Amino acid sequence: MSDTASPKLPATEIAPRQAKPGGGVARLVVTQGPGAGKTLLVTRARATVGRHQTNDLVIPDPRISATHLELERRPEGRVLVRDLGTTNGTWLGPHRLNEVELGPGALLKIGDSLVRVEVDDRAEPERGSEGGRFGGLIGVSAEMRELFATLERVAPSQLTVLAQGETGTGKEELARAIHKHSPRSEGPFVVLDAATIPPTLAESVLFGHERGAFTGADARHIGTFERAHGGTLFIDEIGELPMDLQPKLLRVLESRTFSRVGGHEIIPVDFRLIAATHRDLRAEIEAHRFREDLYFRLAEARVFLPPLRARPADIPLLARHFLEELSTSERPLSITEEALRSLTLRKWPGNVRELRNVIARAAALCQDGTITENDLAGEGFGFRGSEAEREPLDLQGTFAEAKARAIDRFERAYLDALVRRCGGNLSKASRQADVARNHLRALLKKRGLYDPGDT
Ligand SMILES: Nc1ncnc2c1ncn2[C@@H]1O[C@H](COP(=O)(O)OP(=O)(O)OP(=O)(O)O)[C@@H](O)[C@H]1O
Repeated sequence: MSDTASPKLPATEIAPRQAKPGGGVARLVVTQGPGAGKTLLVTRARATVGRHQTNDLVIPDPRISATHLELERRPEGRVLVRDLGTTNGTWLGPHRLNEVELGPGALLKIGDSLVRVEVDDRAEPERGSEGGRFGGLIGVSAEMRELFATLERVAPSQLTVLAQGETGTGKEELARAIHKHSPRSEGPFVVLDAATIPPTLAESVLFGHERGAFTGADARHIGTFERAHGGTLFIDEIGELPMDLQPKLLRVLESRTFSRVGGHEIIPVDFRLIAATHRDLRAEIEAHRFREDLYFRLAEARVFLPPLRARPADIPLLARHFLEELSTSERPLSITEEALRSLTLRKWPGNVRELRNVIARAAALCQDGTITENDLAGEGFGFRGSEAEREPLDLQGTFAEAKARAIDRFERAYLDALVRRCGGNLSKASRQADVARNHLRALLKKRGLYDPGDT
């Protein structure tokens, strides 16, 4: 994926080209505004557009948010565009949009800029890995295969890696897998959760201390950096790293040396850093809670772990994988096709961790070692309801805008519950909701809740 000033076409390329059946990749072209001429070829599964330099397409328009749009690649040169809750919005003609799938010819307005969607029918989507696993991570969805292909390239290098993803999507598993596939695999793998560093002992935790460095320091303590020497340091929840520690971490990464608290010796240290966060650090940079220079040092390679609801193809594979792990020769475990199917319809706010726990619970409770749909009733929706259910009504903006958002939310919640209730059966759902099948199908399709296999 590249963000470039629009290249001039060489004369030989002016002749119209034959579109490849089913092929082609969307290209976004900034046609008006401060970034006019910039383009982005959407070859990767996901990309972002915004004012901040960390986006895949950077548009230096002050009326655009730091990260304004999220893009998802779709087949046949189409692209799903999602507004990330911006102040000035994303507009398609007179319509303000939250999420829409666009094809060639669409013209978006963000800030004072116009962005046109084109299709490049010679470009290929980034190729996924052939294998369905990388270390302890498994997955067959296009998103995970693409991630594995990136990891195969990144793991053997020395690059620092920044992994972003919701809770339970496998960020720590990913860090372990990179370590295992790196030349440091024989060295230590050290985990530090930045959200739980006690503030008063933070420096001692990271750098260690000498005996007598402070009251109570009655022995030398080896800190996290030193323990990771020769191996990999995984810092989880890096977005929670206190502001005063951020320049200290940056200094160690740049100088590759540190001193223990209360010590004068300069100790060389050699570790590879992998950091993870559930936040979009670009928003944290905007809010002055995260240092930009540290971000760039951490994000030499940036990877995104998609939420489980965005890759339902992985759910049966993961469910069977967890069942295999739990099976014993005395109690071999299995799961019915209907039960698997019902798992693919859920939202999984706790992602793979939640799926693993649901399978473990059902495996313990099911009769004869076979998990049926009944064993899964009420599972897979998280403990606190969906994010939308937890959020109060958004009453900002004009009456019409606020009403449109409320209706959108109602539709989403209603359809979600309907699909769950009817186990994905379209005819049953159409009868229960008293909505014509075709209309219901269109509504579900719009929300990504319609599986063409549905009856
Ligand atoms: N793709 C996957 N294949 C197999 N197991 C997975 C996969 N993704 C996650 N898991 C398993 O799910 C559980 C949660 O994963 P992990 O702890 O790596 O998530 P995380 O993103 O680091 O979560 P958190 O942000 O809450 O720390 C672990 O048991 C892990 O082994």
